[in-house]
Amino acid sequence: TTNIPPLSDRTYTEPEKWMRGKGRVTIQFGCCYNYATDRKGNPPGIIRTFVSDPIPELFKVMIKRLVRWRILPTDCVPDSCIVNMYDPGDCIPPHIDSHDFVRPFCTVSFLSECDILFGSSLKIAGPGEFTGSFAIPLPVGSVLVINGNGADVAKHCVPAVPSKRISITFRKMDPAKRPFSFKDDPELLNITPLEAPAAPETSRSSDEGKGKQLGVQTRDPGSRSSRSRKSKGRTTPAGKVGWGGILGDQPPQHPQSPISSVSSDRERDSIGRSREPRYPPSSDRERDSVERPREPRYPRDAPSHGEDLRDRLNRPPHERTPGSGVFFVNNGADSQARGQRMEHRQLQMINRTINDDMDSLSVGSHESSEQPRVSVRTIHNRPRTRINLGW
Ligand SMILES: O=C(O)CCC(=O)C(=O)O
Ligand SMILES: [Fe+2]
Repeated sequence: TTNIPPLSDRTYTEPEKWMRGKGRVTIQFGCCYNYATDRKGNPPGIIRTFVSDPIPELFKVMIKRLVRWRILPTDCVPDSCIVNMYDPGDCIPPHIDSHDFVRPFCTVSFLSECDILFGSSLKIAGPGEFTGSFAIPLPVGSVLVINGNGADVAKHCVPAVPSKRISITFRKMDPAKRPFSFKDDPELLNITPLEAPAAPETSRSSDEGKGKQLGVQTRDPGSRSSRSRKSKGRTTPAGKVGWGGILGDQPPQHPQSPISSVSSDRERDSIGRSREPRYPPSSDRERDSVERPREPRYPRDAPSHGEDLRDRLNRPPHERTPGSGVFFVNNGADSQARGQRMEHRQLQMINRTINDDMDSLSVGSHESSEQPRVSVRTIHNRPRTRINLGW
């Protein structure tokens, strides 16, 4: 019924699933990547002799949005992507993304929420199960930006997922590693970031920007806090794709995904402590520490949640109440102006976050600890959570 052409042979891979925790279906656009030397003798990395299918139109829309909204910088415009399709029980084992791809890069999550683990010494604890220093929830529709230590020092993995999940990882190839026949897509050249309006008043704390950490941000570009909608207590059905976010054109037409970070005081307290991944007990735990986050910069945006975040996060993602910690979006499809205001508001936050993060890419500390840290934030700019990686 459609005119979708078949995918070329290497673009689509479906590993043999002989046991839980083995593999996931992947579709690669822009380039194909070898995790190990293949049968034809191609070394690990981008296969330079292979012409893969081009990035589909819809994904290009997402890429443009990632750059326009300053989620990715203009020198990291993705020219490749990998779609990971996880069936229940599928996982991605601990890895550091290849340096054939430049940093930062990002992953957008769909269908169901799961956790991603970050740590310098993630260990295999069983089929599809890993222990790690820190788990970061990936709500549906969220964007996880990986950079700095989060990209190069910490490994990451997605333990066996409880329910079907799809992620799209957008990455720019190192120009020296691109396939020989690769040609830039003119549509992805010269994407102009939206101009950021002046930042609102902020309770920026004194240590802001001094700490040298970073690497990971989760954002939910589809979420807008809307008091009226929130107060109606509507919920987002679990598993609903957040089309309104990075995919949406204007304010999304339906409730959006949960935010992965903190908002209320109570929640701030709760995330200010190390959260043990729900996956098997971590031997790294004792060595981990998480700083108490700063005051939120945008207290007026702080939404209220009906559920303690600690409670929420202590449950496996599939058991988390979908209606808790959910932000609702403007439903007014009629209101173009409102849409623009929202985009501007979003942009203020994104821009702020990006700028801060650009200041703090390298290993270091602002306390006695010498451990590199990963930082986590959401679009709502609630406090960055700093996580010592624990080694
Ligand atoms: O599925 C995810 O969220 C992570 C994917 C990932 O790590 C990768 O594609 O390198
Ligand atoms: Fe990865």
